Amino acid sequence: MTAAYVALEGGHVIEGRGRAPGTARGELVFTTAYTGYEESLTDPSYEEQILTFSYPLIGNYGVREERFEDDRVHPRAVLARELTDDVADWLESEGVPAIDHLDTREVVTDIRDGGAMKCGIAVGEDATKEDALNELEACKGMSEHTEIGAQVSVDEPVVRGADNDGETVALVDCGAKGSIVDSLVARDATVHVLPHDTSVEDVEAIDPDILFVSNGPGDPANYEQAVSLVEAFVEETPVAGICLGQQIVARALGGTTEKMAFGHRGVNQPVLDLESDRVVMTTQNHGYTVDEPGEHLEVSQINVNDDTPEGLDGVEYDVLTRQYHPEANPGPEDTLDFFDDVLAMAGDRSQRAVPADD
Ligand SMILES: NC(=O)CC[C@H](N)C(=O)O
Repeated sequence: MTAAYVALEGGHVIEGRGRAPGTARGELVFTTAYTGYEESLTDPSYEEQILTFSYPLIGNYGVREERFEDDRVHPRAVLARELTDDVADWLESEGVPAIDHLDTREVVTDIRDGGAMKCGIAVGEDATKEDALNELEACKGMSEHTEIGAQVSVDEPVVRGADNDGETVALVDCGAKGSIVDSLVARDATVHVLPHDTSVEDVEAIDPDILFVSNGPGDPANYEQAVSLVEAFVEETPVAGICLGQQIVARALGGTTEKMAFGHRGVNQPVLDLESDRVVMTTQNHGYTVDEPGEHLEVSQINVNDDTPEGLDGVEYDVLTRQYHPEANPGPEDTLDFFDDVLAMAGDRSQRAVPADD
């Protein structure tokens, strides 16, 4: 058995079975999702985090690339009660340390009590407790990763759905899941996937029908340029956002965000739509939340468990955002109509527009 150590903030060290070697550090979080490990492990929003699966068996239906949300694994390390060989081999090939045969209930309880915390990992024949503690010592807080957008965003613009004849979407890629882009392209949109720090001029050159801010890792306070884009376009162009995107839109419109104790990560988070009085089940992965939406936004949906904002509507502007993941990869498909509603904002606007030569 390969030695494996997990050093938690405060210095408590847990031992497990090493399944993929290496050392790592990151913010320790958990997901309660019982399916969708391929999607979770390739979700860019897990960058700089160490992911604990609370569901005890991970990997029982294999590993297939068509399920991936990005071209690499994003968590810095993975913890589970039991990992199949398929998943352990995949993580090893990606250079991501993995540990199983540990009491994940203990880890999850520690996170619930202490909040998402710094963590150090050491796995390998010669790995020691001290190696894990050294990683912990070097671990930064999530908000200190000020360049995290650059780690996950495209370097150059990419156009998807170029032959579509629907709406033109400028998607600010702060670490977008592939299925968000796919959901828009499937609805006939042409999607310009743009670097997280794209300039106002570059977006103007595209003349989009919708400005869409993606999900992504880390603290929304570290995405100043994306905030500036929303400020620059919101009066003229409909704006949409998912997860980090909701947080960025709120910050741009005078709202505030805050860090949660341990966040929401799973595929069965209940959300109440305040207008229809209906509850939908949603997929979530976030550790920050909108605190005050500000005077330009109103809360349209809330989390049933803790009342945090799950959807925001513009008061005087065309704005529509979700804190959860409506693209549902993985997860229940209760929320796919979000994409239809976003694209309809562009149609509504063109109907209202006064022809230029009138
Ligand atoms: N999935 C996401 O977009 C996560 C958003 C943000 N990084 C958070 O943790 O709250």
